[in-house]
Amino acid sequence: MTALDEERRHAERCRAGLRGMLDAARENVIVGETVAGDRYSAERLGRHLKSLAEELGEEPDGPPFFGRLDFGAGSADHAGRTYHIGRRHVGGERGGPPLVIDWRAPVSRAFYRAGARDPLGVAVRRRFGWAGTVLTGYEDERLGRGEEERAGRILTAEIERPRVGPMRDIVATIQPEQDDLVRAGLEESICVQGAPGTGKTAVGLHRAAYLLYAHRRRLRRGGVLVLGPNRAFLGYVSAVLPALGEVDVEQTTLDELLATVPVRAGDTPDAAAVKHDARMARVLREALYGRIRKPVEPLAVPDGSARWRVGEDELRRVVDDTRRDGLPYATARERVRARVVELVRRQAEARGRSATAAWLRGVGRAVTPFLDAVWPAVRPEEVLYEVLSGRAHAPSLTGAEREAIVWARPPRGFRGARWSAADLVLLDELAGLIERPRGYGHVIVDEAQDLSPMQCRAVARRSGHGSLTVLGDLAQGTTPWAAASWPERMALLGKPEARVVALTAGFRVPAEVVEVANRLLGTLKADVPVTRAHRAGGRLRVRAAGDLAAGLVAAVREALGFEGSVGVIAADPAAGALEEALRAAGLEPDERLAVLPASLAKGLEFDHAVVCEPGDIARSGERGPNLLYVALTRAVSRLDIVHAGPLPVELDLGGGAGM
Ligand SMILES: Nc1ncnc2c1ncn2[C@@H]1O[C@H](COP(=O)(O)OP(=O)(O)OP(=O)(O)O)[C@@H](O)[C@H]1O
Repeated sequence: MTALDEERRHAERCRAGLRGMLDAARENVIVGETVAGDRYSAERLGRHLKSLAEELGEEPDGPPFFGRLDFGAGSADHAGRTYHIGRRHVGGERGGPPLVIDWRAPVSRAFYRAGARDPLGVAVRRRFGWAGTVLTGYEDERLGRGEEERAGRILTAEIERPRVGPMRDIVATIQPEQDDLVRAGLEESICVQGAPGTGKTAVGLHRAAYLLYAHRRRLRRGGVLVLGPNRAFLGYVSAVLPALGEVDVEQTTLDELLATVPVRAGDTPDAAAVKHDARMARVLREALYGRIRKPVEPLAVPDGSARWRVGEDELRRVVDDTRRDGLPYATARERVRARVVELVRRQAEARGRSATAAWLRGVGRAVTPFLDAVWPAVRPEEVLYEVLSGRAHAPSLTGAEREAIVWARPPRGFRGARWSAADLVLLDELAGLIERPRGYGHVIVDEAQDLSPMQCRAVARRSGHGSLTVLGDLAQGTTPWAAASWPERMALLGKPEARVVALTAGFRVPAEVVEVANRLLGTLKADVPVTRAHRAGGRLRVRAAGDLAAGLVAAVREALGFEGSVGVIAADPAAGALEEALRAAGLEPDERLAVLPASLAKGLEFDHAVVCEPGDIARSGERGPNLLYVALTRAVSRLDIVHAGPLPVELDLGGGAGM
């Protein structure tokens, strides 16, 4: 029997093992539903077992392993042992050693980190090649003998494979510098700066999976949140975690997370700029705390025939002390109540009254009118209504800034207000001042360069007791408030101490395309390290067309002749008409062909990208050049630039690469 046959037999054993685990999990779901003592535990147990069954059932026939480690005699803990490494653990037969070790287990680390210089006890590292469910071959590196092949055939094939459908996991080929980030401890917040295609998103998602494995108990309580820039992006990446067996991660956009009321209005660019500025935090805080009044009279609490009295000075002290405690507004209101009740209790007890729980509750209720006058209960909408109606003082803003945000015609009351997307961020800030929001154990924020200071604060509120993985690229900042420096953003995100790490090896964009995109870097106002493309062999074409739509149709027809996905990217106002032109030519968008406005291209990738009229994209606002940089860096294999108007000077290739 050849070594490959042996491996195939092992794969069969693993599949049988997986099927056994799946059957047992399903059986347990049924048993769990009938045996649990009460409804609550039945539900919890059922949910747990179902997610286990789902997790195992996700890909029962997929490759059960992708690598193998043979430890040499010199290894301290694993001498002479062999382990297959896969997406999930497969238990051994009859209590024997496991058939597959989870890629996140401590021993699997050597698979990603061992090298010829430091083999970590590994004699041979084997990487398997699969075509669908068939094991087709393997590559060995005899690390013990100093052999090491970083960019072997299997990694190259993985990077160059055509992209159709959603993003896939990269567990088989995680690189050492990526592994370092994936396995960073739960306590550590990190910020990853990386040029397009350096694997930031991949690293973030694998870090989520790793943390859930290594700290499952702690994270089950807090949870893990993944924030992406938009729905299209989430649609592209959201299958990665379930494929890795993690079905319980919340993946959403910040806008959706904050959507407590519907967005029914827009903002002028000036208004949005002010609303997203960090100074709004102060404006809102002052507007909220401006509702607190100084007690101006003593409080009398009736108690049967008696009356207890708390003096004005004492009440003032209570309010002032409570303000200094720095609690959320609503919690502080209750603290004031509790303190006043305590003052009454002391008086009453000094006069021989015994304070029962019911009596204390009664006193607490009697204090409410005083609280309503001095520390009124309030909703976020009421405070923002006051600010946007121009009734708040807002000394931190200039006159022009105040004017930019106040409503031209304020609604009659806060219930009639039409809120904008930026208002939702402000409402969240207020809600966070009033009551602490739900926090997460770990939050992963992708495309974080685009977050405004106020949005950063919304993220910080949810990760105060947890940690953060922040992913982004300063050169791809396309919002008016995009970040200019990571340390400054990390401070706004509440983690000023976070390590900032740069990834510089690109796994998506071929060298020819990177070279052209990098010409824009000089104009992007971003100080970022340059990327090394991991792959060559890409194709770049510039097509000058008399008629843009006709040029696009020709480019797309040709692109569809290749394998893989095709993405057409155009300036936002032009995208709709170009999509129509493609339809009219019989080129209907489907799962292989997508037409997108440049503002939605972020984070996506296509085998073949067609960028239409780059000059229009570059001129679409102050951040146009950044938007063009994003558009030019979506291609995995081929990039076509189609233009009828003049090209931006940086892209004027002087006929060299043109056609
Ligand atoms: N180690 C790896 N092995 C194989 N493929 C990889 C590896 N790292 C990244 N990739 C692939 O490279 C592509 C780009 O990765 P990803 O989308 O995570 O990059 P990014 O840095 O987030 O890009 P962008 O800045 O454009 O959002 C993806 O297809 C990803 O699967």
